[in-house]
Parts: sequence; structure tokens; C-alpha cells
Amino acid sequence: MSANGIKLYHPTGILRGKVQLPASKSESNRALLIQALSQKKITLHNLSDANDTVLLQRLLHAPEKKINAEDAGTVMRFLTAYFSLTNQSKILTGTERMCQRPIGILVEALRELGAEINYLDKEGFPPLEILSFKPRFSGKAKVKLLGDVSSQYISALLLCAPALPAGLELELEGKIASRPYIEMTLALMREFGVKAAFAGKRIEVEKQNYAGGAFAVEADWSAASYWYSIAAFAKEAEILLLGLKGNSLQGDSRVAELMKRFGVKTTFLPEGALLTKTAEPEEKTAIDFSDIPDLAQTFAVLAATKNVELEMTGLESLRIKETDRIAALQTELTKFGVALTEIKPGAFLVKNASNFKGEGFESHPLSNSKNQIKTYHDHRMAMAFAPLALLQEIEIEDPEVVRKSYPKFWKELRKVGFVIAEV
Ligand SMILES: O=C(O)C1=C[C@@H](OP(=O)(O)O)[C@@H](O)[C@H](O)C1
Ligand SMILES: C=C(OP(=O)(O)O)C(=O)O
Repeated sequence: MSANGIKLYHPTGILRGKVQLPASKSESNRALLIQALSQKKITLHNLSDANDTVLLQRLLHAPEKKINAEDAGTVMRFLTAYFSLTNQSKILTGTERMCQRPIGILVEALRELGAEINYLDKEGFPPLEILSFKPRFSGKAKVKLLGDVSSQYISALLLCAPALPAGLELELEGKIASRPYIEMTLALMREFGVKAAFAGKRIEVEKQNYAGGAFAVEADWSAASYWYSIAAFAKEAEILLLGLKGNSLQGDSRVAELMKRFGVKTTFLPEGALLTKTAEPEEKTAIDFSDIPDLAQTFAVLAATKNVELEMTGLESLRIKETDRIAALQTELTKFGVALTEIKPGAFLVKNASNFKGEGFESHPLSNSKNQIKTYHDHRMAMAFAPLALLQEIEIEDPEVVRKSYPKFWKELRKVGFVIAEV
């Protein structure tokens, strides 16, 4: 699909079928980094087909000096640590947006460890020139860094830590954002025989070698969230998300419990997770997104158009993702008469002024002039708004954007009856 835009709708609102999810890009990218750092043979099964993963796999072993991480945050941050600490001289850049996403906290930590890194444009942002690594610590390296901007800096350092001459001790300062992603990193390290101690705000990793072995990447829970939203919007839904398991390394698996409040039930079957629409949403609820930032857009759009008053906290990191997700949501939700209002720093209230009760598609205030969704180079904008096609025909700009995490998204929508055409 290489259209400027697509229009989509669902003729019946009744959804039954089996759906394929992508494999987790977060797990895939950690596993790929561990594989590159291990001297033993590591076999990875079910790697994600997300562009973020395909890209990392290629760039880890690319002979070129100039490396382009495109719009992939984990790729940019993981490779910065990897090239620095394995002493590979590289120039690391990305899209225009990537060059506006901060990386100073990670670069500072790497410099303290002994990496020579220069900023090629703006201080604190890509592009970077990575020159050399001369360890500055004779014993265990100790670094303090802020934990409230991006957990990807912490994961990047942890993944490379076992290869440092005498291990690493990280002391996290401030709030720890996206904590489940740090836990996922440590779990993946453990999977390959590397132990770490995470107590309070201190994480310690001794010098160790990654063991060989095999690992199968789980299905992606962040991607699953759009299907939950689809189930909530449907008149009737029974959707089987193939391969999705309850006991997951991914923090975003919390979507299963949270979506009960929006009337979607999950039943774990041997084949995957069965989503069933059982009720209409609660009228008012609150969710803290500090641990689950990638779910924020899913819930904001769902609450907004289902007339749920939703208090969203822990949104501090949303302005430095693929786009300023707060601004993007505010602009697009206004089209539905919904305000996303800041009530204190990092906290927002979703409130629908149009009194729509979510009862049916004809009565929805979404009028033809308002049904064009802009996506701002952000895959999650496209996927979070797509379920609105169950209410009325909508247009989504730049459908290709989903390739970052879920290239087959539109194909899977078609399988359960969505009608999609290029515009
Ligand atoms: O480590 C990871 O795989 C990720 C961590 C999170 O980023 P932050 O730690 O920057 O919030 C998340 O938003 C991103 O999609 C993936
Ligand atoms: C924020 C995301 O990705 P990244 O930070 O890795 O670009 C995301 O996938 O929503």
C-alpha cells in the first residue's frame, strides 16, 4: 500500500475472525543486540517484521561508517551504546524527527564510561559521531542518570553492560518512566544467562558473557491494543489474536485488564487471546500511563469517541516520541468535539463535549468534513484512529506509516471485514 491516504469503513460492525499480530519489536530488538554481543550461537525465532526490527538487524552488521536509524528510537539509542562500547567508529543519524528526539542523557553516561562522542549538529541530539572507547574505570563503572526521560537510555546501557571490563552500576535519578521496558531488558538478559540486580533505583550488572541458546519472540501487546479498541467499537466482536499470551514480558499486556473497563473481555486459549465485546464502557475512569506510554493514544481515542471521561496521568514522555503525541491527539480529537486538556504537568483529561453515547454509527457526530485523520509520521496515530471506521467512513493519511511496528495492519483489518480503498 503506497497511497497518500486510505478511506475505510466496516459495513456491518460485526466482527468475527482470527488475526495475526506482529512479533514484539521491543523484544526483537533486545534479542538482536544480545545476539550481536554474544560470542555463542543464539537462534532467534519469530523476529518482528516491523521496520524497527528489520532495520536494527541490518544496521548492527552494516559495514558503512554512516548509519541511519530512521525513525526508530530503540535503534538509535541501542546502537549509540553498542557502537560506543564495542569501539566502532560510526556516524549515527536518523529522520528529521529523530534529530529532535533527545539523546544527551545517554551520550553523557557513555562519555563517563570512556566513549568519545561528538554532536554533529545540536548539542544533546543526533546526528552523533562516535569515535572511540577507552574505559575510564579500573573497577566497576558507576554512572548516575535521569530515569524520567526515556527508559531506552537505560536499556541500551544495560544490554551492553556485561561486556564492560568490570561491569556496571547504574543509579537512576528522578521518577523511573517506562519501567516495564527496563524489566523486559533484564528478563531478556537473564534468558541468555546474564544476571543483574535491580533494587530501589540501583541496577548492577557484573562482567559476564551472554550464553548461547534459542528464544522465540512473543506477539506484540502494543499492537494488540488496536484490536481491543476495535472490539470496543464493534456492535459485536469475537476476535482471536493469534499467538498472544497472557504471561508476557511486555508491560503493555496490561491492556487486557484495562480494557475490561471498556467492555472487552479476554479469554486466553491455546491458539491465542480471544477478545469478546461484553458491555459498553464505564462513563468515567482514570489510567496512569507511566508504565505503558505506547497505549496512551489507543485509550485517548477510544475514550474520546465513546464519551468516556478519562483522566490520563504519566504522559510526560509523549511529547518526545515519533511526533509530539499530545499536540497530535489534541489537533485530531478536536475534529470530534473532544478536548484533551492539561490538568497538571503530564496529566490530561479527555472530555467529549458532544454528548455522543456511542450507540451507533449514524448518530455519531463525526461528519464528513471531520473524518480526515492526519498521522504526523506516527504509526500509533494511524492505528489508534483506525477503529473509528466502525462508526463511519474515515480517511487516514499516509497509511504506510504503520510499517514501523505493524506492516500488515491494514491487511489484517480487511480479514475481519473492513473495506479499505486508496484515495
Ligand atoms: O525500550 C523499548 O522497546 C521502548 C520503550 C518505550 O520508550 P521510552 O522508554 O522512551 O518511553 C516505548 O515507548 C517504546 O515504544 C519502546
Ligand atoms: C515510541 C515508540 O517507538 P520508539 O521510541 O522506539 O521510536 C513507539 O513505538 O511507540
